[in-house]
Amino acid sequence: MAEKQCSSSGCTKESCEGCPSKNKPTSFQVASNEYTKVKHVIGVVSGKGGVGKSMVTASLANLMAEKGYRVGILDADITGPSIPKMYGLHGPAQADDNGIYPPLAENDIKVMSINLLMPDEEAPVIWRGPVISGMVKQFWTDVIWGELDYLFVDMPPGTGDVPLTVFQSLPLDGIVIVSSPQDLVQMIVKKAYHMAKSMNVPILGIVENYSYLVCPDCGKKISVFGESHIEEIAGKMDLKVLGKMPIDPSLAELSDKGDFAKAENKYLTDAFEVLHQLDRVKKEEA
Ligand SMILES: Nc1ncnc2c1ncn2[C@@H]1O[C@H](COP(=O)(O)OP(=O)(O)OP(=O)(O)O)[C@@H](O)[C@H]1O
Repeated sequence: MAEKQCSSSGCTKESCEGCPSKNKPTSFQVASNEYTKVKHVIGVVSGKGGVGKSMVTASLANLMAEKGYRVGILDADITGPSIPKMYGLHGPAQADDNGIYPPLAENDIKVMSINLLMPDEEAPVIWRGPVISGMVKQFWTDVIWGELDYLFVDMPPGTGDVPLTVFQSLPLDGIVIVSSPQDLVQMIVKKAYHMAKSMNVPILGIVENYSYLVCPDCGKKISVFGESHIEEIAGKMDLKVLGKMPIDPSLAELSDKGDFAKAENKYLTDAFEVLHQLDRVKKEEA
């Protein structure tokens, strides 16, 4: 018997009976802008706010840009955007009938964020969830990303509406979970972990931020937020630890000055292998 063809307009309850696609999950993914060709989309998530997700997103982006890859950052943290400031970028972004052009950071990373579209970057975004989610989708459908090897998505914290939209709408190749060494972390990492698992998105690994502080006088490592349990937690969930970032005042300074393009990535070197591996797998599949 010939297989029935699904159609977005012609399917009826009756015609769906016996159709092999009937029980297949519906994809909510949206199409990218026609001038966008991104090889890998990587989400950077955290179960709670303030763990340094943007810092890790930008550090991963710098790492791959330093290695010669074409990189972009989609700032999906609509109510707390920090990426443009880190790279000293200001709006308004240029646009024409084809779409919106992401400004370039000093190290050629393409960036799109709500702050590059608002007339006043200090004005708060007081929008309801669906409007915010719509904006994030537009960053994919309307922004001309061009040809990129890696697009990092700085997700809003938590597991609410907007992270869900990103998980459903964008073709994520994987996510990186960011955590900090507090006691709460196990529960928080698990939330992000379970969300990714339930959406069938691969977890590339965990980064621990604020891992320690190096005393500028004696060089001793101080565990400001308590001893790290990240290896143990990652082991239990069968995840890779992609790196531990200390509290590094030079990174905070570069970020505050808008000079983050100059930040050298010394801490997330293990992440390179994992991200590079994605590229290798895709090349082999092609
Ligand atoms: N490893 C670090 N060393 C020094 N400063 C850091 C480090 N990580 C983050 N910071 C600083 O801490 C502040 C918060 O970091 P960041 O904006 O990355 O957090 P976030 O998790 O993205 O926040 P939110 O959840 O609100 O989006 C920033 O000022 C950043 O420069």
